[in-house]
Amino acid sequence: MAGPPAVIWEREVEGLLRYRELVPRLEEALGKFSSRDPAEVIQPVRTTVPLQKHHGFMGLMPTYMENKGVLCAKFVCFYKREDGSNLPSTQATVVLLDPEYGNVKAVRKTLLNTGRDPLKVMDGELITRMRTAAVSAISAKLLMCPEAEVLAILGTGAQAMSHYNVFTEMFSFKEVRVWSRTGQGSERFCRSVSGPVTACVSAEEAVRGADVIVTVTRCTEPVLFGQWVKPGAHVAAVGACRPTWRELDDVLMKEAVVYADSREGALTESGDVILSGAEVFAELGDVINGTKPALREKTTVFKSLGMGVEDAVSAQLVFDQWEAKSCKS
Ligand SMILES: NC(=O)C1=CN([C@@H]2O[C@H](COP(=O)(O)OP(=O)(O)OC[C@H]3O[C@@H](n4cnc5c(N)ncnc54)[C@H](O)[C@@H]3O)[C@@H](O)[C@H]2O)C=CC1
Ligand SMILES: O=C(O)C1=NCCCC1
Repeated sequence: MAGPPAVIWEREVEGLLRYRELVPRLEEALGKFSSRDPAEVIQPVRTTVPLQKHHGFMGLMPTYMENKGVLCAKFVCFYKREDGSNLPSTQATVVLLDPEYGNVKAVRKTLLNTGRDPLKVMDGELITRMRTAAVSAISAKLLMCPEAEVLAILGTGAQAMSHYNVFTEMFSFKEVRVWSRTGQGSERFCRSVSGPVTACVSAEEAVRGADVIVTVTRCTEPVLFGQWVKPGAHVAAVGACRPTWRELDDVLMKEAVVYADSREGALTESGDVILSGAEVFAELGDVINGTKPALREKTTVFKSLGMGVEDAVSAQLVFDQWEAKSCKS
């Protein structure tokens, strides 16, 4: 290794990553991924190791973008935490490598005081939060009806917050509704966001009549049912990233046109896709590339699993800005 790696803490990432720069890079990356050109993106489906004792999983997400000279790996751990646990449910470390030498360019980390071990290093989750929400927003930009007015968010955790932020930054909804299975979750969420939001007492109340629905829960059984969903609505389904986990019921999965970030990822990891037997119509990148249509008039589901290429371009953006800032000072 030529020298010590640059370590970019979460607070610094926060100062460097902006949706207005991130969204176009992610759109470009999704298109490149779906072109299946190995000089653009090589990204296998993530390898997942169960952490049985801790009710979690570690996913390893490597990506190589030869034309861009970006070599990246993310280690992401995700857990089935009980509500009320003060441990995070998703943690990630992104490592950027020099593709020629193979040495580490940057490791992004955050220190999180869990109360148990104040100096324990837990790893940067902001890239995961922001890029996941930004990709859901891209799905909405492509697939929601143009006159969409009502956004509903099921879940009130970290992803709910980043989704609220980017959806309200990119679109002008007349109404935003949120539902949490715990009243405290909704109260905390409504207190934390900067704009207007209505807390609903049931998931059904939140989604009835909504034009765009975001599901960002840790549930393993369906929480969103097709009979509640307005025809023509767009659903961005972000949770349930294991083959036996569900967020959406069979009715919705079979009635909707299903899009995914990665077809292989969805067929390997998504319980909603695998167990319902629904067909994946297209990847978002196919729509971006113009090889598959955006069926905005239909009820659509974007099944998000998360992709290494999203982390790679996000991390490279942070690193470029961090280097530019370091050069100036
Ligand atoms: N598709 C992707 O790229 C990514 C997906 N995820 C997934 O997104 C989901 C949300 O992640 P975070 O916001 O970080 O988690 P979080 O723990 O911060 O929030 C989870 C929310 O789900 C709710 N919840 C938990 N169990 C539930 C149940 N049985 N029914 C209804 N609601 C329930 C909690 O009350 C909370 O509001 C998780 O499933 C996570 O694995 C996370 C990162 C990336
Ligand atoms: O892409 C990711 O990062 C994740 N995807 C699903 C589960 C948590 C993290």
